Amino acid sequence: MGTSVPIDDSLSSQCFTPNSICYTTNNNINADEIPTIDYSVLFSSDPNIQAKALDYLSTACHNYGFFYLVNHGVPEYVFKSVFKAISDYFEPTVVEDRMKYQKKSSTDMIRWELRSSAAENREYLKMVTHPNYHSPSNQTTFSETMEDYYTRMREVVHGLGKAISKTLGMEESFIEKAFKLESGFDVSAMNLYPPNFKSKGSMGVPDHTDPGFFVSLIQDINGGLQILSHQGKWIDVNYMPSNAILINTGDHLEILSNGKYKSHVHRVVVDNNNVKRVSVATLHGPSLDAFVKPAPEFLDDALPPNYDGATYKHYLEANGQHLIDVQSNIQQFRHN
Ligand SMILES: O=C(O)CCC(=O)C(=O)O
Ligand SMILES: [Fe+2]
Repeated sequence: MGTSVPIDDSLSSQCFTPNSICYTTNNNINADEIPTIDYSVLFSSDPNIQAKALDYLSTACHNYGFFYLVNHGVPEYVFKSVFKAISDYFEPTVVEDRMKYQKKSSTDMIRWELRSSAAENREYLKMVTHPNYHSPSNQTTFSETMEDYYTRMREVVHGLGKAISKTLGMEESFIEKAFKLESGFDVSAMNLYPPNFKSKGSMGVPDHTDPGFFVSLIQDINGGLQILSHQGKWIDVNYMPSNAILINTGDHLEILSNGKYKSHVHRVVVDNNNVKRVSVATLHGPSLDAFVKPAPEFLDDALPPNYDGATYKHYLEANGQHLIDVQSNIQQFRHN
């Protein structure tokens, strides 16, 4: 990361007040910029405004695969409480408490790891947060704070399900039905960079895409996350507006849309042990029993299905992994 850039409050006040229409003035997005989507405008009662907002969302999904979401309804105090709860949880002196969630059984719904190697440098806690919420039983404040955040995020999952369905030219319940979102399988990773035992290299998390509908990411400080654009250029996520949520579309939107909306490679670099960064990356997936395949509406003679269908559970376990690993296996399901 080298430099870390404080979260920029001025960006949000300049551009993202509820009535400012960033998406109309910013249609020629600079290739290095990450598009910003105003969530509230996607549901505007004015059909013209809503159509323009959906148009912009479609560009963001098609040309980028990631965007900042603002005016999403999750209040600022929730973000502050989440970062405090996670920082307290990762308190270095009580690491023994966390170790009991180290990999033990294939049915674990909570997993703690401390990775400190040339390949990966982070401490993380992963929890299955939906359809059933799991959290460490002896951490009441932490568990309640995080549950509040995840419950609010479920509203956003359903909202983006509707909006993104429309951008695909489908009825608004299309994604909801295809992914059985009501029982969608969510796994959240709370990450601390560098880990308390210091990094042993510059890689926080190596290059990867994520499975699922999309990943929502929040962070307490800018700097470290990089996304590979369609043009093959690494973009630094350095100017995330305060209280924004970074949305990164996942493998299953790619499969469902037969490659129209692609999931994007990203990574985290941490070459500076002086800067502490906390992030929460939540993978919002289809239901484990949802069979996801390219929808017929995205197929024709010139565009046959480019992915094999599978249940989400089968997809996640295809490489012998445990569900909570939520690793991408898209190369096994993609034809070319
Ligand atoms: O911490 C971050 O910025 C991203 C983490 C990530 O990509 C993941 O957990 O899948
Ligand atoms: Fe990721």
